[in-house]
Amino acid sequence: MNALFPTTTERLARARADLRMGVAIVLTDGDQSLLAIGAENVSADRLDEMRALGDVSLTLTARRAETLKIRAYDGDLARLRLPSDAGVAWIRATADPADDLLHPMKGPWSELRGGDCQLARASVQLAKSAQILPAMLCVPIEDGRGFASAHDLTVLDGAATELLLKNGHILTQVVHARLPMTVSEAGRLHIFRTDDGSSEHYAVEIGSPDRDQPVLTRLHSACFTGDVIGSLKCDCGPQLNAALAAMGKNGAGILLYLNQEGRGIGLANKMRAYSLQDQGFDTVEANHRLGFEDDERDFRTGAEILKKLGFKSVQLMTNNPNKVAKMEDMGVKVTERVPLKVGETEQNRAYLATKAKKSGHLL
Ligand SMILES: Nc1nc2c(ncn2[C@@H]2O[C@H](COP(=O)(O)OP(=O)(O)OP(=O)(O)O)[C@@H](O)[C@H]2O)c(=O)[nH]1
Ligand SMILES: [Zn+2]
Repeated sequence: MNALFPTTTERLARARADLRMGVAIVLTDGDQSLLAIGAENVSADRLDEMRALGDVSLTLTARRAETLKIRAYDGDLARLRLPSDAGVAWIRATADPADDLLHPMKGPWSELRGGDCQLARASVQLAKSAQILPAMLCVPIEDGRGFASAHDLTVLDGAATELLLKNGHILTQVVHARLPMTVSEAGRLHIFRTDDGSSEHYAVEIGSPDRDQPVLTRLHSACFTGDVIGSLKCDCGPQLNAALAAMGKNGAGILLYLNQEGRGIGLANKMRAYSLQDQGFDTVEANHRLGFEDDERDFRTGAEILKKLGFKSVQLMTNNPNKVAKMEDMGVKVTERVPLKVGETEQNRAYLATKAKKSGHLL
């Protein structure tokens, strides 16, 4: 009967959904356990219940801590004691930089240091994977598994969760079907699903590329604003269309549409970043102020899909040397980098210049 119990990987999917809804989860390593909930969506009632359980702390990334001048004693993390009068508005303002300039948060901060912070770290990694702000309210609890079962909460082993998030997911091809397209009537769409309930990814195959030859390839990260509604803030839409057109003209190619919106932070956080950009921060600074790294994407997914489709080498359409390096690391040979420079506008010139200056994009 044990086979019916969900695995840690499967429970990861539940934990993600819980966190997105503002439901707490339990992380445990056997000896210690933590009840954790997202700072951006904790309700006043749930905050009160957490306070009744013990000393509540707020875990932030070192990136967010830097903006707030909070000392990050745990390397990539900072942990704050929650002041006794702090309510949900204070917690949100600490996690979310939206009003940093309007109402600067100055402390005084009471940083936690020492002790084991592995479970707090796993909670923040889960927040990132749920695409909520990477800021988690945590309170230590006794007997995590018993507590989770009594309160009908999702429980995860801390170390196993970290390992799963680090190793990435396993992809399975679900289906593929013929799809005549404007650029080529010989189109085919392949759908890939992950074992941990994270986003599905797509591969658009044009023609019948020879699996033994380098294939014209584009690794495209989802950009709802640029790909679908014609945003002028980035070059994604024109890049998508130009890549497909080139493949149509060439008679063969593969476009991987990876659902890693906003360089992996999700559309809601990308819009938070856009608000910060309107306050004068560039695309990299905005990510940092939100608590994220510049680029939270996992390019292993792209290489895995190419291998599953039988490709060993690619002519990669990109201006991002990091994508080339990641393909090579994953054993997909890049025989040529094909520049993809289209769609520069008045509104995205500064964005493209920042990517060149800070993220190593080739002009
Ligand atoms: N966080 C964040 N993401 C952004 C911003 N502007 C665009 N994006 C996202 O950036 C990603 C761009 O993807 P790509 O065009 O595949 O990647 P790239 O690194 O620019 O590399 P190439 O286009 O291949 O040269 C998409 O996921 C967009 O949603 C921004 O200001 N902030
Ligand atoms: Zn875009």
